[in-house]
Amino acid sequence: MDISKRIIKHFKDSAELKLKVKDELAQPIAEGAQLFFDCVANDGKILCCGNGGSAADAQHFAAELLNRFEKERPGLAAVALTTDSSVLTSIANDYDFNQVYSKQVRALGLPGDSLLAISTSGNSPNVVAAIHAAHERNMRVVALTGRDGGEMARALHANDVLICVDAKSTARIQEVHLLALHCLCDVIDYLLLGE
Ligand SMILES: O=C(CO)[C@@H](O)[C@H](O)[C@H](O)[C@H](O)COP(=O)(O)O
Ligand SMILES: [Zn+2]
Repeated sequence: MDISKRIIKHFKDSAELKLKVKDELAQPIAEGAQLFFDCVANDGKILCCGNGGSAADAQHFAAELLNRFEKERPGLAAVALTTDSSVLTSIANDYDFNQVYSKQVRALGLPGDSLLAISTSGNSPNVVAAIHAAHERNMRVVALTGRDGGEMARALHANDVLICVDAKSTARIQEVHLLALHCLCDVIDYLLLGE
């Protein structure tokens, strides 16, 4: 396959997956936005985590909530747990990489706060551990996953929200995750500000 054809196939595959999953994801994304809206409207904060590209997604989402998305509004309380290299390296060095997010959730999380947990496989142990830590702190969870939702789907409670992209490719799942995160921002702003 020539290189242009290869690139065009990526665009087609990405667009086709987004169209394929739009109807099944609309409801869980709406529920996730409502959960986060209720959280910040009641003075809670949103802690966000993931690995690799999903760490970037966690930061991207936290920045759009804390600063702004598309409209002027007060900053919303969102914190990415992926950014402080001193915290991350000390936990990984002294304990275990699997605890880099759960230890932060236990330290920072309060009842009424919420967790955005992102993993395309649904199986990253540090993200699964963050979900368990959030539950210990009486926090609700929005999980963004792929494939069959993996261990994360099994760890969720009934009042959590699972947004699972039914696909196998990590890159394609991440591309839908980014769209889902922008939908969450848009709906949170709509609930706050109206049209
Ligand atoms: O962005 C990519 C691949 O597109 C990678 O950095 C990817 O995020 C990393 O391999 C992650 O460690 C994968 O973890 P997960 O999505 O299974 O939780
Ligand atoms: Zn990637």
